[in-house]
Amino acid sequence: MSDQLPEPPEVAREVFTGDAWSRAEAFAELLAGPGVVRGLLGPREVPRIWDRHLLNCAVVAEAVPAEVRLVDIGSGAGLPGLVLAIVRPDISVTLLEPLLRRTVFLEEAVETLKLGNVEVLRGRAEEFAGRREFDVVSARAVAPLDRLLKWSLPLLREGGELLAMKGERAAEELAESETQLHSSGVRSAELVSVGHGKVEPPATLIRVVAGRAPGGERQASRRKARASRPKRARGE
Ligand SMILES: C[S@@+](CC[C@H](N)C(=O)[O-])C[C@H]1O[C@@H](n2cnc3c(N)ncnc32)[C@H](O)[C@@H]1O
Repeated sequence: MSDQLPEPPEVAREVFTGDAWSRAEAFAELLAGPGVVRGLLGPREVPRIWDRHLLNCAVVAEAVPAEVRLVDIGSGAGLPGLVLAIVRPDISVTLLEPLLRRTVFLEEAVETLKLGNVEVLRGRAEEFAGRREFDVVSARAVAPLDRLLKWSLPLLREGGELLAMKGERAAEELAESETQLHSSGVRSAELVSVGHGKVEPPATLIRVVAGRAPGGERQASRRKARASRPKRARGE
């Protein structure tokens, strides 16, 4: 165990309850140990693992509806997706990450923490457009909102939600993407603040609710994905 890993703050006991507590402790140790050795987390982050990483990600659960299929785009070391799977056993979580060394770490973490509600998927978000469908997309520190929208909307069912963890520039990013939001036919886009009394400052999310894709783009990309599969796989 890393000697730099601090004791969890009191509030962590309120956030990680029941089975989630031992899993959160085990994940903190994985991040501070193999996570740092394998370059998934900078060594200077170790003293901040509880507040900046585990707690900040766990409070996103406040905005996640019950029993959804969630995909965490660019999960890296499992942030926020793996933490959400720990605090919300009712949801099914897909950790989507293109880099092999990161997916290997994620698979090992899922096994060590005995998480039955997590799938690790290797690839880039844009590769799964029209091939997989989810209720919620989460993302932290992956891309600006305009790119996240391009990647997320084709993965979401109509009425599904993108929850993008953003910092101080959240309001500006939202304003800058106004035209794109309008043209992609989303139902709504707003700032949501979560974690009051648990993290300081509270975490800011941009929540975008997907509408029907204009011109049936989502259905078209599904047709394209189907057409590109070999005939035998399509049962023809
Ligand atoms: C800065 S890291 C953030 C990791 C993690 N979300 C966090 O907050 O610690 C960005 C991650 O996005 C992944 N990524 C980059 N482009 C991507 C894409 N097109 N689709 C999915 N993931 C991508 C990278 O491999 C990397 O793991």
